[in-house]
Amino acid sequence: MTQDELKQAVARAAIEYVPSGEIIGVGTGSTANFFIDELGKIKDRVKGAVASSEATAERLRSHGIPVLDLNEVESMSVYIDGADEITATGAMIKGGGAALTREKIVASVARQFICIADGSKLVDVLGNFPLPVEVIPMAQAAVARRLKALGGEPRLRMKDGKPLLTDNGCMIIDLHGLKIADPTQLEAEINNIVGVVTVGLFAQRGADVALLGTADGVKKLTF
Ligand SMILES: O=C(CO)[C@H](O)[C@H](O)COP(=O)(O)O
Repeated sequence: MTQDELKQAVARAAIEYVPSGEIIGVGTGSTANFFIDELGKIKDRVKGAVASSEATAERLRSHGIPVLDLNEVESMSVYIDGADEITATGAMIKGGGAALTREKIVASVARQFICIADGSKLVDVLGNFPLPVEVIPMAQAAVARRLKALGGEPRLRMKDGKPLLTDNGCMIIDLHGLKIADPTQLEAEINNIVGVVTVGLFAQRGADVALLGTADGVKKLTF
């Protein structure tokens, strides 16, 4: 099976977690896009969705799924999103699609985080995938120095020759080459650096369920 077929399989499996008559949170990225396409087929089951990015909002609307402002939503039973890496305890690196801050915000309002990913995302130790950190633009050099002191190699994410700007008008520093021994501790430490908006470590609030696409079918992990 191709990686896209594995992503499609978990996107289909995640439909089981979509409650009737409720609002759900929806993530960003290629796996989340497959999920949105599946959701489109049963769109009348949900009242609407809260999107973790402008791209997701646009795709939801293209399927006729109402997109709600998070400020109008008190709670959600599920948030469904992909990951760049996930461990066997449910800690994740996210933000490959630059949506980490809104993803963390929407996830924080949901009771359950359902992670959907192809099986290659399951790792023993986080950190092969560069760790995204969203930063206030005027602080990017100062934050990069602090991140370098942690042992990795910070690189400003670029797009078309210019620093990439997130939906929040901020920049992303990707921290390369740092093996993450204690994700919860590192999440707190990086979030504490002045100028950091969010680090793409989801450990204090990791996944509750992971649906992982493998050649032998969808594997479910519960944390
Ligand atoms: O965190 C994310 C976006 O910010 C995505 O969930 C993550 O990058 C995985 O993407 P994909 O499903 O395309 O592999």
